[in-house]
Amino acid sequence: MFYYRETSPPSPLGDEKESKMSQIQFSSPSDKQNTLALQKRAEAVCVQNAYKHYGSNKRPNHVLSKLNMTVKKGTIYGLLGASGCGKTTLLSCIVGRRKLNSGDIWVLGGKPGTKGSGVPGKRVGYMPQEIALYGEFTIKETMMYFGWIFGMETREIVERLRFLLDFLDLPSENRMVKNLSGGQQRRVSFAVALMHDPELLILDEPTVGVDPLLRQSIWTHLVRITSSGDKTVIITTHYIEEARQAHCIGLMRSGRLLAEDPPQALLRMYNCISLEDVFLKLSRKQGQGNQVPEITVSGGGLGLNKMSKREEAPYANEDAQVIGLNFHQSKEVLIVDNGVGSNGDLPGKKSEAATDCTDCAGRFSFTSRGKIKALIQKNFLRMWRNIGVMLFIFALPVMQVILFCLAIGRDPSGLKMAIVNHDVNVFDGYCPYNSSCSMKNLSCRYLDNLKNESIIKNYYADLDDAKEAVRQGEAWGVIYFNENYTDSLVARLALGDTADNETILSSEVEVWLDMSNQQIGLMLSRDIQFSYRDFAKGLLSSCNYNPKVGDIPIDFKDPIYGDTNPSFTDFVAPGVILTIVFFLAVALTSSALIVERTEGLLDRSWVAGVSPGEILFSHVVTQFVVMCGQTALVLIFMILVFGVKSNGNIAYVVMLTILQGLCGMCFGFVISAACELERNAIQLALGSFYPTLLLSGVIWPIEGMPWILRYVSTCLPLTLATSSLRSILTRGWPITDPDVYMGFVSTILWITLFLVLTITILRFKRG
Ligand SMILES: Nc1ncnc2c1ncn2[C@@H]1O[C@H](COP(=O)(O)OP(=O)(O)OP(=O)(O)O)[C@@H](O)[C@H]1O
Repeated sequence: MFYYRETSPPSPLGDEKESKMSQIQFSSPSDKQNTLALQKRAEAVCVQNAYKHYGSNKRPNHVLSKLNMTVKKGTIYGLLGASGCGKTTLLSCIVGRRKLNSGDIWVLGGKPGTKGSGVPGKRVGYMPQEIALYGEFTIKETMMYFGWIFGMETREIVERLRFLLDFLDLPSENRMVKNLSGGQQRRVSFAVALMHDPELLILDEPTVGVDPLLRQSIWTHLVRITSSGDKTVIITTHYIEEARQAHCIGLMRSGRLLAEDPPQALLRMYNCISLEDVFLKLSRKQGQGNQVPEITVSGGGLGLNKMSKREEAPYANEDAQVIGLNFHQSKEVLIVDNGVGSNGDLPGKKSEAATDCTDCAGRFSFTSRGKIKALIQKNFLRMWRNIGVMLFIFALPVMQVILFCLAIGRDPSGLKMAIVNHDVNVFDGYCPYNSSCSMKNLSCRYLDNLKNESIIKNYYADLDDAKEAVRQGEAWGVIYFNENYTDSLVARLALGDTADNETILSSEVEVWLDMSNQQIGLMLSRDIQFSYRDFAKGLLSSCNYNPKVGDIPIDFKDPIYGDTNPSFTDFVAPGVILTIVFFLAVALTSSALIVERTEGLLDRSWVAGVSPGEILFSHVVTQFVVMCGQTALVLIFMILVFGVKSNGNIAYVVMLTILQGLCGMCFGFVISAACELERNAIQLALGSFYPTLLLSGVIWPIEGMPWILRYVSTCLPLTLATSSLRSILTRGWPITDPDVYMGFVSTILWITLFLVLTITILRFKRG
């Protein structure tokens, strides 16, 4: 059993001696423990035995070490310390942005990050060190964005905005944040933290770059809002002396609190005239080997062991009763013993968690309309206000399609061939022949069949000169007719299988090609052979023979799918459509999130209560709209303007393209979650582009790869989708065909995998 006796009203000034909890008398040690647990929950913030390090467990960079801190409700707590001592880290743990490696934090009676605690969320107002504002927003839009996230009504936001504009001497609400001065931007940032009149205001260096008059008015405001006793402020500042106006000061060094007391008490205790001197004195003592008094947690509250207790008190040795106190356990004990509420509150007092849980709706619903509205509007507004992004989103895909269709897949033209015709002795290009059944100048008749639009015939008198021209890169090949060509060919046709070898050899057209360029080499070789076939057929039919006799005895009928003369463009186009949409989405998403993070915007939204899931959801919605626009443009240009084959159901083409865009967006999420810097994200996005392009069967069939690589290729997000789209477009296959639906299935699986990965990485990073 325990009982308490309230002998004096609680002091907002945080003086332990005046605290009502210090008046509690205990009948047993376990009662004392339970009461201390309640006491911690009653504070605005209570940090116990906190450890935090960055980096891996093997090579940790310890930032917080055995840190204890208590912030009483209704007070201003000034957290002071040298740069890099861990203030921001501590604050980010308090607001639930990061997790401790060990130790406990209670904020407004709950543990940050737990459901229903309201932290992160609207119970806290957080002003980070960075400006953390959207530069392309006006002041009013900034306030609307955060107001909606905090669940405020538009009318409320407008009213509050008027007050804040006036109070913080801000310029017109329609001014763009990026056009404000540094000091004005800081004030807008401060206004955002004050926007929803939170119970706990956490300000990380709010007075940097603010003129002395405004600085004083900020402090006056902080004193005023805390005077009612229900608002608490934690503030860090490098202007140590301004912290005299705080009710309690925590002096921090190397991840520990050296002292935690009201400013006057510190000055008195250390016999100093300025807080700076106190800090220096304490720092010196710490440097001399742990001779600084420890901040202890005891039944009477948290405080500095007075110097009179000998200054050699070792570092933070917590009261044994408090270390390792298990809140859940104490809760159960209280229920049994005292009929105290299951939340651990004292009898007769309404449950703090119940009364203060202003964010309770969040326990049951995934999100709120206000948050989603704010996030989606923010995404669109940022895109709309940024001309470069707009061009990137809509002009780039169109440009890529146009360039692809113009530059890829067409037959090369204007290819120079060196012709040496000793059969007719042509030097100036004039090569006469008779198109009737004439057996004269057959070399000229053949040459006339060579495609004039793709091949330019340059005549040479000497074979060696012609070959030298190829060696010099002046021609792609040599076509040579010997002096007996026509006669030999006629003899060969007449003699049939009795023709001698010499006749057969001299009836051949001799060709030397530059095969260094496979596409050109293959095309020339194809054209040279096809034109011979046409020449032979023409000659035979003019002499009333069956032209089929001149063809090879294989008859290629109309293809089942595709054209007799297939276009490379039709083969590559499906992969190109998907690659364009996929990688544009990667680029757009990965950089968008990283920019928000490096500018502190993501942190601010998280602390305001936006979850990673909500951020992802808002981006999915925004990207979906963008993707629909991009898909429409890409398909219109590919199919309608450039006539890429589309034999299947266009609805499936659209669906698959949009899904691939979403897949690219999710890959972008993974990159942005994994990379700290935009530079790394760009490297990763670019680095993944070529392997994906090369291995996905976009430009070359995967059947041409070694076996192992084929398996790797099949596992990539673009491979099965490309094959599926190709089957829809060129073969017109339906969704029921395995080759088609596997493209959809693999894309959906990849989207799921990327989303899970992103959320896992974000959660891990928050820790
Ligand atoms: N994300 C991070 N990853 C690794 N180390 C970090 C990270 N954030 C901070 N640190 C390191 O942790 C230490 C404490 O940083 P923190 O920002 O908390 O200090 P601070 O007291 O707020 O400094 P300042 O007053 O200059 O803002 C520094 O050494 C810093 O380099």
